[in-house]
Amino acid sequence: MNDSIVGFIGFGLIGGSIARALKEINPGNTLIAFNYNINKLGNGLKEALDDKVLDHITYDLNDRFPTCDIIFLCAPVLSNITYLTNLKNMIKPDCIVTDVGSVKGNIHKTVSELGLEHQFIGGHPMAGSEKTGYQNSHSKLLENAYYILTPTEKTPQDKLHKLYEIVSEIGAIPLILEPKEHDNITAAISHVPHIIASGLVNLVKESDDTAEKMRTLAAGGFKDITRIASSSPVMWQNICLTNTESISNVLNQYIACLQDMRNALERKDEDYIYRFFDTASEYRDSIPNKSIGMMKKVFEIYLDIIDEAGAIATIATLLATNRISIKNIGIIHNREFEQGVLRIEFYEEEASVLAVELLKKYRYTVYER
Ligand SMILES: NC(=O)c1ccc[n+]([C@@H]2O[C@H](COP(=O)([O-])OP(=O)(O)OC[C@H]3O[C@@H](n4cnc5c(N)ncnc54)[C@H](O)[C@@H]3O)[C@@H](O)[C@H]2O)c1
Ligand SMILES: O=C(O)C(=O)C[C@]1(C(=O)O)C=C[C@@H](O)C=C1
Repeated sequence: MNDSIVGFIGFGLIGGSIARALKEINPGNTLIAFNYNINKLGNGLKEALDDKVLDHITYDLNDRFPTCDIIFLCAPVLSNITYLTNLKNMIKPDCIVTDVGSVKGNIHKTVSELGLEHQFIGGHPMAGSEKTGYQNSHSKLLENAYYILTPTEKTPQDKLHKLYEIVSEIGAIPLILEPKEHDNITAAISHVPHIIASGLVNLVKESDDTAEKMRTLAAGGFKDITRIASSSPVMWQNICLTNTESISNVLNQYIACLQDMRNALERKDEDYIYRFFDTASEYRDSIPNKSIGMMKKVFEIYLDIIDEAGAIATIATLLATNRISIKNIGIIHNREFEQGVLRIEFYEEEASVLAVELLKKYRYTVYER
C-alpha cells in the first residue's frame, strides 16, 4: 500500500484493529479518526494518538476528510449511513469510501440513492469479538479471516483492486459477494445466532430463582453458546433493524426446527432425536477450526491456577508487563479439565510461545494442545 491518507468514522474494536494493521504495514500512512461526541468515545482516540496508531483526531468532518484517499465507516450500521450525505459533498473524486458494517443491503440502498456507486465499496470483516472499543482492538484481529467486499455495478476496477489489496495486506482474505446474498448468509451464521444466544441468557435470567442457582451452576455448555450475548447492544440493535427480512426468514426456520424437536420429544421419537444431534455433530466437526486452510488460527494455552481472588489478575499483569497481548482469558470447566483451568488465547503463535516460557519460569503448570 502506497503512503495514503486514511480516515475512520467511528473508532472502536474494528476501526481500531484496521488502523493498527494499516499503520503496521506502512507507517507512512496518515491515519485520521472522527468521532461525533468526545464523551461517548471514552479515551480511545486519545489513546490511539498516544500509541501513534492515529496521526490526527477530529470532531469536525470538514477537517482533513476532504484529503482522504480512503475512508472506513466503522460505527454501528445505522450511523454509518448517516455520514454518506456529508461525505458525498466533500470527498475527492478518487477517494474510496468503504464500511465494515455487518449488513450490506441498507447501506447500498442509500449509496445508490445518493449516486455514490462509483466511490463506495461495501466491506465486512468476518471476525470480531464480544468486546468493544479501541482498547480491545488488535492489529491481528482480522488476520486469516474472510473479509467480504460488495462492490456496486459501477465500481471502477482500479478502486476494487486497491481495496482488495489493502484487505489482503492486513492479513484478511477478500471475498466478493452481492449485498443480498451477504445479508442472507450473515443472517444464518451470525445474526440469528446472536439472537439465540441473548434469548437463551434472558430465558435463564427470567427462570432463575432468588438464590440464583442457575447462574451459579452455568457451566461450559451454557458459556460456550452464550459468549456472544455479551456483545454491544447498540451494534446488534442496529443489525436487527436493518437486516430484518433475512433475519426474520431464518428465525422462522429456526422456530420450526425447535417445534419439530419439541414434537419429537413428546413422541419420544428415538430416531429423530438421535439424528438431530448426530447430523449437527457431523456438520459442526466439518467446520475448520484450528490452523486449517485459511480459517483463523487459535493460539491457546491452559494452566492450573490457585483458586483465590486475584489469581487471574496476577497472570494478566505478568503477561502485560512482558508486552504479551491476550485475546481472551477465563476459567473453563470440561471433561478434560474437571477441576477447571485457566484458558488464555493469544493473537499470535509467538505470543503463546513467549507466554508458555514465562509462565513456566514462574512455576505455573502449563498445558499446550
Ligand atoms: N464487533 C464485531 O465482532 C464486528 C465484526 C465485524 C463487523 N462489525 C461492524 O463494525 C462496526 C463497528 O463495530 P465495533 O465492534 O468496532 O463496535 P465498537 O462499539 O467497538 O465501536 C464503534 C465505534 O463507533 C462510534 N460511534 C457510535 N455511533 C457513532 C456515530 N453516530 N458517529 C461516529 N461514531 C460513532 C463509537 O463511539 C465507537 O467508537 C459495526 O457496524 C459492526 O456491525 C463488528
Ligand atoms: O466472535 C464474535 O464475537 C463475533 O460475534 C464476530 C461476528 C460473528 O461471527 O457473528 C460478529 C459480527 C460480525 O459482523 C462478524 C463477526
